[in-house]
Amino acid sequence: LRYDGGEQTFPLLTGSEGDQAIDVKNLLSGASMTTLDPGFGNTASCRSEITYIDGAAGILRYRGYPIQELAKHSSFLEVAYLVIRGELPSPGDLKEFGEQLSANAGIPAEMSALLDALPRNGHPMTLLAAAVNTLAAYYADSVDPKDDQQVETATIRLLAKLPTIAAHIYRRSVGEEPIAPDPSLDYVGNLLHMLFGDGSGDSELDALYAKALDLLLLLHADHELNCSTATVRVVGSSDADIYGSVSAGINALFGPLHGGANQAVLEMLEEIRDLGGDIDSFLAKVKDKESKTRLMGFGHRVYKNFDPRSREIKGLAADILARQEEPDELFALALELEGKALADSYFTDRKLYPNVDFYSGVIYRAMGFPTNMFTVLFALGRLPGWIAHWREQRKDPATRIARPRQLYTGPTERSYPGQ
Ligand SMILES: O=C(O)C[C@@H](O)C(=O)O
Repeated sequence: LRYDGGEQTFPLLTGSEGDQAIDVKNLLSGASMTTLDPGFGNTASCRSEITYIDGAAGILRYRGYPIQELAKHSSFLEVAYLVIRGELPSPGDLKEFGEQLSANAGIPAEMSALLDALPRNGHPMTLLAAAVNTLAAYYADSVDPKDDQQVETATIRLLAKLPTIAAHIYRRSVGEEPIAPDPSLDYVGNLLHMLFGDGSGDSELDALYAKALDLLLLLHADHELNCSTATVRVVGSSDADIYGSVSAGINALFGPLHGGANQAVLEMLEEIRDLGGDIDSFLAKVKDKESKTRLMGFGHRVYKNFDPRSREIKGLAADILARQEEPDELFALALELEGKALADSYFTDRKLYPNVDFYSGVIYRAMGFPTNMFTVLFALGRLPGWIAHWREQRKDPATRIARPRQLYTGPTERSYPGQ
């Protein structure tokens, strides 16, 4: 910490439950103070009641419910309701919520024309962000962040239409006609229908895939102040509308250090396979700083232990891939890579464990998704979290427009040459 009165140390937040925030500003009333904390490693920009993470213990809870329990007993739609509204829905609430989303799943014909006009070989995440931004133009009656009814309408429209927009972009990217939403199907069933049409003909496999996608979306629903959610909050802090704020979140998620990691993991596994599957030399390269080779899908800013989501996804991958005639070579490589990395103190000493992105790609691939759709699926799962944080911030009287400070390190004052 630096303030004009020189160096000083203060007790800061430890992050464990029930800690009191120290109001440093009042403590140093009258002193100007700036903390330099690149990437906000220790700076809390807000209070939140949505998601609790204990990175040391590998704990993740949505509104107090452990992720493992939700993964076992709940559905994506129920968790979306919980994350956004704070409580689990009654069966009646959930039914009504599902009906509202089905009723709003369609997109305007002009928007379809816009999606058709966008470059087909553009990355789906780029097109998704652009499309979501235009929702504010098509639905100008739901952009006022101060109007509760408009916010509610926009919430339903975003949740209902993002799957339709994502499926339209996907089908165009593979040269297929878009498929209209089917209101007789549930949320995930409709998504798979709009993406792939009428299933594989093996109803048991289709049911397994629908269950798998529902669980993957659930596990991605929120993760407190990650980069994309922090972005949604920063943009929303200027009273920007929810569509533009979510569009900004999609752009942040697209980065390979964030949601784009699930695509990067699969490309890493394919690279190892193509190099003969020699994991020992790959890990040796990772440990060689000069090589700049990264073990994608390992390590996390917050978790210094197993990311609880990665355990759930690993189990799901085993269930899904056990159904395949041939063993999945990339899954086998991932299992071996995890085993060897976790048996190597180089990784465990650095508290590098598999995160949410390590196994999700092999499942998406087995389900027939191309790698450039992996992060789109992350976005579909993360949407409830983005919406919940944008709404929570709007209701928090302590909210101020986000304006991080900087420490100026450039040249001191100087005059124009010759002056
Ligand atoms: O939490 C993060 O920072 C990244 C990722 O694990 C996420 O779920 O957003």
